[in-house]
Amino acid sequence: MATPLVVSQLAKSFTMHLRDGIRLPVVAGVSFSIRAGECAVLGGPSGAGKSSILKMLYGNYSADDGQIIVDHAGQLVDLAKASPRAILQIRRDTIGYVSQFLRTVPRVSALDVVAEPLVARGETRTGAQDRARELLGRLNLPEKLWALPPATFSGGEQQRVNIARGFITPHPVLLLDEPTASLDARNREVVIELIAGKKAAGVALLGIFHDADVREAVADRIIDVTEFAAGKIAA
Ligand SMILES: Nc1ncnc2c1ncn2[C@@H]1O[C@H](COP(=O)(O)OP(=O)(O)OP(=O)(O)O)[C@@H](O)[C@H]1O
Repeated sequence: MATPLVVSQLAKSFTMHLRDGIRLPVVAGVSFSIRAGECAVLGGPSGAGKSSILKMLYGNYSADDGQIIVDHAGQLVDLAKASPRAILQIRRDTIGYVSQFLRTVPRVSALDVVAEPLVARGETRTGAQDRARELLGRLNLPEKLWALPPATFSGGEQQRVNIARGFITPHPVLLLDEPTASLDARNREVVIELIAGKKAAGVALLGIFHDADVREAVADRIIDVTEFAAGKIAA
C-alpha cells in the first residue's frame, strides 16, 4: 500500500489519579499520513507530545479519540481500537519500533536479542543470527560482545543492539524514538545509512530526532506537533 499509516483526529490526555484525578490534555486533532518510502519527523519543543504520539501509534498508550489506520497484511485495521492480541500481531508483522533504551532480558545474548524478532516471524535461528551478525558488525559493536547479555553494555552499545533489533525485520512501518541519542558521530552516520536503506525498500518511517544533523539528513518532512496542542484545539 502506498500509504501504510493514516492517523486522524487522534487525542490524548493523561489523568493523574494520585492528584485528585487532574486531567492533563496533551494533543488533540492529530492528523497525518505516512507514505511508503518516506521518513517523516515529529517536531516541536520538549513536552509538545512527540513521544506520546509515537507511543499511541505503537499501542503503548491508549488514545482518547481518533483513528490509527494501518495496512496490516492487506487489511486496514484501526490500531486505536484493536484488541491487545491484534496489537501484538501488528507489532510482529507490520509496525516496528526502536525505543531510546534497550529493554534487556537476563541471560539472552546480544546476538539473540537482535535475532529474536526475525525468529518470531518464522525465520530459522541460524538465518536470523546471520542477519544479526551483519547488522551488529555494521553498527561497529565489538564482536567479543555478541555472545554476552547486553545488561552491562554501555549506553551507546545498548542503543546499537536496540537499533539492530529494530532494523532486522522488514516491517512496512518503522517508528524511531531518538535512535541516535547516545551514539557517536560514526555510528550516527551508520543509522542515517540504515534509514536511507529502509526508505529505498519502501518502508514508511516516522521518527523523533533531537540531533539537528541527523534530522536534516533523514527527514523528508517535519510534522509540527505544536499544531496539535490540546489547548489550541479546544480554544
Ligand atoms: N505517562 C504519563 N503520565 C502523565 N503525563 C505524561 C505521561 N507521558 C507524558 N506525559 C506528559 O505529556 C506531555 C508530553 O510529553 P511527551 O513525552 O509526549 O513530549 P515530547 O514532545 O516527546 O517531549 P521531549 O522532547 O522532552 O521528549 C508532557 O507534559 C508530559 O509530562
